Amino acid sequence: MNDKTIQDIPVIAIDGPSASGKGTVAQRVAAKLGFHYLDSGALYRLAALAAMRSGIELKDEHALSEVAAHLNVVFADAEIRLDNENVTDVIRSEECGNAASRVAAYPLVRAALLERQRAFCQIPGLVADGRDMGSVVFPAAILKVFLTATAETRAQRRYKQLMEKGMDANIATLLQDIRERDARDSNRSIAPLQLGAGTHLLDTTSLDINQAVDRVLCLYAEISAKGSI
Ligand SMILES: Nc1ncnc2c1ncn2[C@@H]1O[C@H](COP(=O)(O)OP(=O)(O)O)[C@@H](O)[C@H]1O
Ligand SMILES: Nc1ccn([C@H]2C[C@H](O)[C@@H](COP(=O)(O)OP(=O)(O)O)O2)c(=O)n1
Repeated sequence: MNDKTIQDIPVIAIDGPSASGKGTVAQRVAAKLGFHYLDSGALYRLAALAAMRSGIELKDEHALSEVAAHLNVVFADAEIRLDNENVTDVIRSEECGNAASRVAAYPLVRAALLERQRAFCQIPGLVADGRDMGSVVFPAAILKVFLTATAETRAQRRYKQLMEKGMDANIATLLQDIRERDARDSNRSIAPLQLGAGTHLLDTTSLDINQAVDRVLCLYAEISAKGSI
């Protein structure tokens, strides 16, 4: 262990709405830089899945926060395990995404997951994606990006992604879900998705994945060159 404190470890925060490409871009940026990766949305999806499996109502904030605090989760390379079961694809369903968006609106649930997220901040650095990475979880992040695209583009991307996984999907329903989730995630009273001061807006509507990754890497290189790291 070296003597770097958590404040010295570079964090790149990538926040944005559903299906904007956060996970894809964040993972590739992390791989390029040799950094760790945090998929914070997966934690909310896991909390929602665990609650539904235990028969807990999605409006029971206290019970939900207990579930979130005691999640038995392992992130192992490309696999996510809940209670030793591989749930990597199960948590990607729209049902789970919508339930995650609901449970994520509760302050007790967010508090229960906060330290678990911060624990991912390890040397040599971290790329974290979600809704409040730059605003709440890692406010000292040296680079904050708000990744977005039009709702129609995002619905098409999600449709293609679900089809490739062999999952059922309907583009009109996806677009409606995305709009509802955007509204809920952006208008809630705690840690809403917002474009904060000092955050770089990156609209990927007409960018491909490589272009989006390059933009983030360029922003990071600019900051590094200025000696902020
Ligand atoms: N810039 C882009 N251009 C085209 N497709 C993209 C782009 N970024 C991401 N995608 C695709 O969109 C889908 C959703 O991306 P994902 O990373 O899961 O989004 P999020 O984490 O924001 O929900 C994935 O299939 C991904 O490959
Ligand atoms: N840091 C985070 C991450 C996700 N959430 C909530 C809000 C989102 O609608 C759900 C699911 O997040 P996730 O990033 O997995 O969803 P998408 O892949 O963007 O569709 O969890 C949150 O409130 N805060």
